[in-house]
Amino acid sequence: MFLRTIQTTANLSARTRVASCRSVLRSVSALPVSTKAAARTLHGLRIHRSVEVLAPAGLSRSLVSPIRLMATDKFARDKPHVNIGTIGHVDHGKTTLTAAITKVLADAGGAQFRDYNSIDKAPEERARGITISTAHVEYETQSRHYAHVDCPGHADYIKNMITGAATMDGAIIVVSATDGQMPQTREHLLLARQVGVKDLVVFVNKVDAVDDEEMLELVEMEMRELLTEYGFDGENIPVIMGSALCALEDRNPEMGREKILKLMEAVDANIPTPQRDLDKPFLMPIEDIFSIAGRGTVATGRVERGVATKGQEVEIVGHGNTFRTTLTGIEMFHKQLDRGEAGDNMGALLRGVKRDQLTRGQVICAPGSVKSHKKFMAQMYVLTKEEGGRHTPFVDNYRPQMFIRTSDVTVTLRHPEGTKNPEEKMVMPGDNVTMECELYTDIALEAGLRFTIREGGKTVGTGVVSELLD
Ligand SMILES: Nc1nc2c(ncn2[C@@H]2O[C@H](COP(=O)(O)OP(=O)(O)OP(=O)(O)O)[C@@H](O)[C@H]2O)c(=O)[nH]1
Ligand SMILES: [Mg+2]
Repeated sequence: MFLRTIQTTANLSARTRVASCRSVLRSVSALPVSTKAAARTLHGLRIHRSVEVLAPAGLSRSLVSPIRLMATDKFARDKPHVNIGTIGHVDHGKTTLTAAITKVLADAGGAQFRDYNSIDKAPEERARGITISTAHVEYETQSRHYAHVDCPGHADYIKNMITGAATMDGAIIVVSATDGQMPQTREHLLLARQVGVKDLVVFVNKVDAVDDEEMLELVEMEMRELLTEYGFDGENIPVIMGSALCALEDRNPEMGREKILKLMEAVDANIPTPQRDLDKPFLMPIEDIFSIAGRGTVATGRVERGVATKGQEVEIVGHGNTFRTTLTGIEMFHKQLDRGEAGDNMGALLRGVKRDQLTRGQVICAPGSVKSHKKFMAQMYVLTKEEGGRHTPFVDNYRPQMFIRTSDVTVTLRHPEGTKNPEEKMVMPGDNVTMECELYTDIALEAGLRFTIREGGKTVGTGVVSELLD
């Protein structure tokens, strides 16, 4: 039945496809299914095991392959979703561990086993003009649903973390018991901190290859010290010791399978479920501004987070003009509404505001929830020539355009204070650098916010705000 229902959707409009998927979901779970949830399932963002719908000949793969529906006995739909990933030094076992997790959880019914090669030969993805190769793997524990990223190599980790190609709410840092911490263990930890990944769990891998108990203790001790040095809670972060390979090859369950289960318990318990966008304070970047005769000024944009209600006080922040006013009306699709929420494209009617008081790039937000700044530190990835970036390096006081949310502002980039000979220090295409940024005008900023830098109409870099300076 599923097959037939989905089959008929191939030639229909998106709306009808969603409606049809919804009715299938409802018939499977016997529960009401929202249009949004159906759309998500259709677009493969939420994939559930159990009932698999196979692609019949002639039907577009993109439509069918993500559709795996949930069985009636499971209420998995509403498990909280968390994004995680494996980070750590080359060859320490990140991909083996990723495969092992899917294997162990598959036995418990919470994953589809992904073998090593299917993870390591990840498809190339295009994110903002940058080619990033990452594997997205999916599984669930008793309490949560996870999307897990594993990258094939060090350079991909750097790009992935900086560009936010797959934002992680937390990470598993893998360190081999045979080597202990290595340069990329440190580099990934530093990056994690810079891009705002706060919660970690350590997996000391390859314990099958180490006889010496003291060696393991030493690796753990040094990892705790390193974590503390990089601003993590080194004392309390769980450290699990085991062997991903044993779990994958079904041997020595006491250091294989059991340790993977223990690791996932630690991940469940120590990586908090991220706050949902709806629960955050309201924020909408202004995209466009209109004057409507007899009504006033309307700013339009897509709500980034939170909920706005008609009549509430809001603050307009940035571009040299921060002030408070009242949200007197909310419009969507030419209809009046009482409420706008994260994801909505809405028009905001603002009391007593003149058109020239507003600029694209300002944000409308819950009063006091965000401040505007001009200076900040950023972690940045500079695109290579092949990625469409610059052909030549740049030096201190380089002035490209920075795009953050809907803002487009000139920025001056400098090496941070304390850099030796900053005047001479060049930033090469392909580099990952920490830079001090000074914007021409103030805009609403917060740590973790992503941006791109462009010059002459092409993207030359991408990055994330790591620290606010003024
Ligand atoms: N003895 C032993 N070897 C392991 C274990 N886990 C992984 N390995 C081996 O370590 C090597 C590297 O493993 P990968 O999983 O590819 O490591 P990685 O961290 O993904 O490597 P990159 O993606 O290249 O950074 C492989 O030869 C694995 O078989 C383990 O628990 N014990
Ligand atoms: Mg790997």
